[in-house]
Amino acid sequence: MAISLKSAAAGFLQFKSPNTLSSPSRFPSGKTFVSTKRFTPMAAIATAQTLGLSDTFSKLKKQGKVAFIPYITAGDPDLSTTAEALKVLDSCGSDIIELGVPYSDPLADGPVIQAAATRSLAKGTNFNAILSMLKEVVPQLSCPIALFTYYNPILKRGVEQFMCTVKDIGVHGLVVPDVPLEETEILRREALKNKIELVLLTTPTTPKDRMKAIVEASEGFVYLVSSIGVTGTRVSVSDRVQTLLSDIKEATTKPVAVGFGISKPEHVKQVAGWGADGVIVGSAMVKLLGEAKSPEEGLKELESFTKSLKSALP
Ligand SMILES: O=P(O)(O)OC[C@@H](O)[C@@H](O)c1c[nH]c2ccccc12
Repeated sequence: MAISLKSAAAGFLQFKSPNTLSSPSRFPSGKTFVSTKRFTPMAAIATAQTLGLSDTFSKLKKQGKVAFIPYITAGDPDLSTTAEALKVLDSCGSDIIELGVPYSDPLADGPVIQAAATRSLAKGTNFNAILSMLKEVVPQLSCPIALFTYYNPILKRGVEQFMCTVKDIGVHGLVVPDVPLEETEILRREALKNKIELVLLTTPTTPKDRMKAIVEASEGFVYLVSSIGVTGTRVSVSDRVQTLLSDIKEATTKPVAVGFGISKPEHVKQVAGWGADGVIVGSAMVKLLGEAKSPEEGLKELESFTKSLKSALP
């Protein structure tokens, strides 16, 4: 089931899903990550040098560059392919990678990411297996990982423990779309303790005062959702993004990245031209990986698609 992020993100995020908050484990227990080591570890030293999210934006700003931020769902088509995909995305110049934890009620997701989560869970992907995969892969990456997860997997572990665990494996940021601003306090406190940057979202329907409170509290960058509805590719990016960007820029000097419906080189170019500090591309990436004839094909397509988007950016 998908519900519109309109109501949700408007209040970062104004909805509270009773399902989400009360449900027990959504991960079928099962498979663990099996490393295939198809790629040579390039940079075992990378973690020590990997910048966090806001430092990444500062570095890019000095170079006059706009951050390219792909999103993929962990475990689709399987975790070994996710491990390879992270290395491909990193080596093609991604500046931050948003990695989605698959969830059975992905309320803000459209059909492509929903299907990816379903395939991933059907394969037996669970949070511990994602962690083992990341433990091996993160030291080989030069860009930071922002983990995307709905709130339930965090609650299941306990906020404190969740933050310690993800920090220990080298995650730098966190995106949680279904927690209203008013209830982010514990999350923010624990994130801060562990130097995890908690990214908050604002949407076209977020009232200005609320947007200001959201940008004030957001760490790493501000996620501007380009359009109401759920994730998924769209023909064009709404012009309104330009005005929304300038409203946010009036309220903060924090970097702003735009996501939702961005899927083509023309889109990323346009959004960068409007003054965004970063662009986020999810469903288009997820589709290539999840619907390819084979994982190898998917990885190849991911590589050329990433290069085409990256080269459209300054
Ligand atoms: O898939 P799109 O339309 O390119 O949107 C970005 C995106 O996938 C990622 O940031 C995301 C995936 N699921 C979400 C749920 C809410 C907010 C953001 C997201």
